Amino acid sequence: MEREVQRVRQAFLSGRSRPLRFRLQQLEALRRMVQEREKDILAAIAADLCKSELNAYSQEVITVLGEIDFMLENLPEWVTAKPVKKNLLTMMDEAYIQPQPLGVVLIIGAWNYPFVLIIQPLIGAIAAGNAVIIKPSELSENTAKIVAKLLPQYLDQDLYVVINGGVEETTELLKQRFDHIFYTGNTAVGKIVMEAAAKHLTPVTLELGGKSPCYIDKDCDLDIVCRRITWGKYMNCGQTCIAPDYILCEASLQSQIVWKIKETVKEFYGENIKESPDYERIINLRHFKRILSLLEGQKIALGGETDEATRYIAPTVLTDVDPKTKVMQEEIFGPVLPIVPVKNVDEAIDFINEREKPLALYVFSHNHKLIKRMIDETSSGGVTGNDVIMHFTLNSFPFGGVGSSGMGAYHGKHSFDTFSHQRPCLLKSLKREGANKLRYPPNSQSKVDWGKFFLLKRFNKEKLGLLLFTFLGIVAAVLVKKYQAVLRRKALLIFLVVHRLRWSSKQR
Ligand SMILES: NC(=O)c1ccc[n+]([C@@H]2O[C@H](COP(=O)([O-])OP(=O)(O)OC[C@H]3O[C@@H](n4cnc5c(N)ncnc54)[C@H](O)[C@@H]3O)[C@@H](O)[C@H]2O)c1
Ligand SMILES: CC(C)=CCC/C(C)=C/CC/C(C)=C/C=O
Repeated sequence: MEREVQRVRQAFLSGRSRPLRFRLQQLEALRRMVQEREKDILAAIAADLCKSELNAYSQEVITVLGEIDFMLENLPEWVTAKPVKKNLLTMMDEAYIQPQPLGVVLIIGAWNYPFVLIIQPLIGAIAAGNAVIIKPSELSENTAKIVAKLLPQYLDQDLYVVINGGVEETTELLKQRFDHIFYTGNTAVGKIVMEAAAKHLTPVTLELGGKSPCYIDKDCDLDIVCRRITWGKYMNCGQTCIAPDYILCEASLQSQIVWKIKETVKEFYGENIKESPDYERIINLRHFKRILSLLEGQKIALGGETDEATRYIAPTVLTDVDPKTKVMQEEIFGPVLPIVPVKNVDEAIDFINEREKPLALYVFSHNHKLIKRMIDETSSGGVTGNDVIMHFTLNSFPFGGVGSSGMGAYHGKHSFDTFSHQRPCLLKSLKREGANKLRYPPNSQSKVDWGKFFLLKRFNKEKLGLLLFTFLGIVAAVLVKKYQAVLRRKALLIFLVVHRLRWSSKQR
């Protein structure tokens, strides 16, 4: 492992990952890989998650292709050094911020969207000029294998390396020194990753999970609300980090919500859900049993049917859920949707604030002010009002958690920034030593006063304009005084010429 990381570091130190042209070439090669080997990639995802190829394409491949195109379009501007505002002391110098790669980045992926969760951060890391080691989740082994096979066929083999393995390999990998670790997965392992990173003072991005609440106000269109929630909750069989985890609403809304979700489930997946190509399965038996244990003692208002042999759990809704029960103590990460009755929006806000900060928050209402209030008075990684999941699709948004749902963010420019060091560069001249003498010892009151003037004096635009105007006025006055005699002679000459011309035209 150590040798492998060393090999990648040597490749980074060669400097070839840095030029813009190289980064663009690698991103184009990655796009070619996705396009040319689409069938293999979709087949692997399908095998891992019992997912239709159409769903795998729309949930994972589209996101990846969109992200690559966005990077290719914007990277030339992002890599360019940006000049910054200067103070009076640095007025004559060159001051700019130069984004630079961090070095060797480790990307650890999760199994639930096994392709996009490693390739999207990889795109950001390449764009920023880094070398990368990718550790896909061992639970989605088909995708892990295909990525390990394809990447070396398209990308620089020494700079971008896939290492497959389970907990043992990841533990070994985490002992090595990296310049950034980007981890996606559960919060408990997130802590292990952060602890390992701390040994080398390595910065981390942690894309974790949590219980994302969904508040439904009584002033809303329940048909549409339930259709959107059904889509976001049961997509990928509930195994989505930003799926609505539970619903908060007034008790009287529960029966209508259950009825409407039931109707939508029928519309989406048909009478026989098991036969639907759009309904996935639970990743493994451990998670299947974990989710079943969450149903114990609950009022099942919809679904509840299970099949251990195929790890099938029907779209399920629980009503009148007691917040103290197990289903409300951990992230569900399965197709089970508890409804917890609350009296009103105040109680919903308190409920959310009494718990860990979630990765996403959803609020449905016709009342825009209520939505704004919910946003202002709570905290979460991201928010979508009157829909679910959709904030994930906007790559102008930073995607990430807050508090126990994670730290740092990515997507689009945010990925580029995550994998870059924003290096401040100040280039001075070895001349103009006079002004610099102010800061050299021995110190004096007058030097301090000058220092205060240079560093603390704030000039707004009007003041600067006035100053410039006064300065130009003084220069003009000095020039007039100096060239007074010449100017007087020139004026007399002009006067005579003009008069002469007017006189001769009158004569004619
Ligand atoms: N924020 C996001 O973008 C996002 C995306 C997907 C999943 N998630 C969260 O991830 C969780 C589900 O993923 P998961 O954790 O089950 O995925 P997982 O089991 O695939 O684990 C994630 C990664 O951690 C590694 N790992 C596991 N145990 C380890 C250990 N002891 N030491 C070192 N590495 C270890 C695995 O090899 C894997 O690569 C959910 O909580 C979900 O909300 C978050
Ligand atoms: C809008 C469409 C069709 C797809 C969104 C895909 C999606 C939900 C991806 C989730 C990726 C992610 C961060 C998963 C976390 O578990």
